[in-house]
Amino acid sequence: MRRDKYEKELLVAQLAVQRASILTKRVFHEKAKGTVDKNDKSPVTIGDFGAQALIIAALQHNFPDDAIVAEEESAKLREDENLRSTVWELVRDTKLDSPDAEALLGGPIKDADAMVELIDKGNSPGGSQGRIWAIDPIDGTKGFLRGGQYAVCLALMVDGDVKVGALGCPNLPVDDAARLTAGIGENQTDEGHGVLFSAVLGQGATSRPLATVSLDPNAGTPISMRAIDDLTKANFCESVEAGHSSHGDQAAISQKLGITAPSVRMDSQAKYGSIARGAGDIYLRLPVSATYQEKIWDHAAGDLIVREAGGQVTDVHGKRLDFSVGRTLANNKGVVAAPLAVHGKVLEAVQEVLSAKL
Ligand SMILES: Nc1ncnc2c1ncn2[C@@H]1O[C@H](COP(=O)(O)O)[C@@H](O)[C@H]1OP(=O)(O)O
Ligand SMILES: [Mg+2]
Ligand SMILES: [Mg+2]
Ligand SMILES: [Mg+2]
Repeated sequence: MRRDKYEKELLVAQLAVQRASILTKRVFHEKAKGTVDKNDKSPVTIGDFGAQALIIAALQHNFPDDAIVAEEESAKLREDENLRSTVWELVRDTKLDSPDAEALLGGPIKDADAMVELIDKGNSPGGSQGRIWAIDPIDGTKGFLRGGQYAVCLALMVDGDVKVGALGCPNLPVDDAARLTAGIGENQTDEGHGVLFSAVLGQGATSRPLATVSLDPNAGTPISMRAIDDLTKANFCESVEAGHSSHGDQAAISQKLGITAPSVRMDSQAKYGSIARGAGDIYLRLPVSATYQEKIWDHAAGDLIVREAGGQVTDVHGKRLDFSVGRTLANNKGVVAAPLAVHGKVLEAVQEVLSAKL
């Protein structure tokens, strides 16, 4: 597939996500070995900081004038010297296995202080003007900790519109035809797992093995959503965490649509990637709280990848996700993602279920 716009941005995004994923995988395996504390949240903290530092370093090197909205900030790292040195050792030792690719990302970060400063470059308020990157260094922290699905997420917005997206999903099967899966589990190997999804607005979506480093941003295989005319045969996916979306409403919608297969529950934006390649069909995220605002880094890359694969993504009111109003999706409620041809029907069922609750 030829992509002539945003070629460099796409390449940097792909390589930055791949490099950060090497770090998150190392943290996970060290946790499994007991090298980092297994019983608290420290593995995810280490992975979050390390991955965010590596991604921001790559962006700053290539696009020093771009703004960045990233999930994490360094306060905890500044207070805790042990944590800082653990993260720094990992960051220092994490490289792509291609020297050319590594050079393109700017090579190693100078020292631990530079690393901490890089992490705080992700503090842009976002908005509707100019070039803004959105980073979720580990999306699906619960999935990461349980050996399930998680994603390293990066997207570029220009004037509030997502132009480039890259999602690294270390625990999804490489094979686009594989069935939906919840994860590989702590005791299984990485063999056959790890996929990199990417998309450029107007130029389609692709997947490729996360482990394959390429300097050609067009090296992936085009992906598309499954053409589905009979909704009763659809597969839908949702969060594992009942606190993140309403399993009850989602079950009612699925029943209304006549869907017979049970939902597939998985953490993170791996849900967007999975439906984009036709491993599932519908992703429902119905709000559980009237006040929670979704974060832009939880949706930007996935939204573009699904739309470029032939899908539609809206909120429960049928409005497209609006990335132009800051760090959150303040103008939207919930997410409904489905193949373009059936999205309207799915949305109708969503609205029927929601209005029955009023
Ligand atoms: N009340 C909530 N409603 C929706 N999403 C939430 C809520 N609380 C946290 N999240 C976010 O949901 C995302 C994970 O979604 P999923 O469960 O589908 O994998 C995380 O980024 C998480 O944010 P956080 O990083 O602050 O935990
Ligand atoms: Mg997240
Ligand atoms: Mg996160
Ligand atoms: Mg978080």
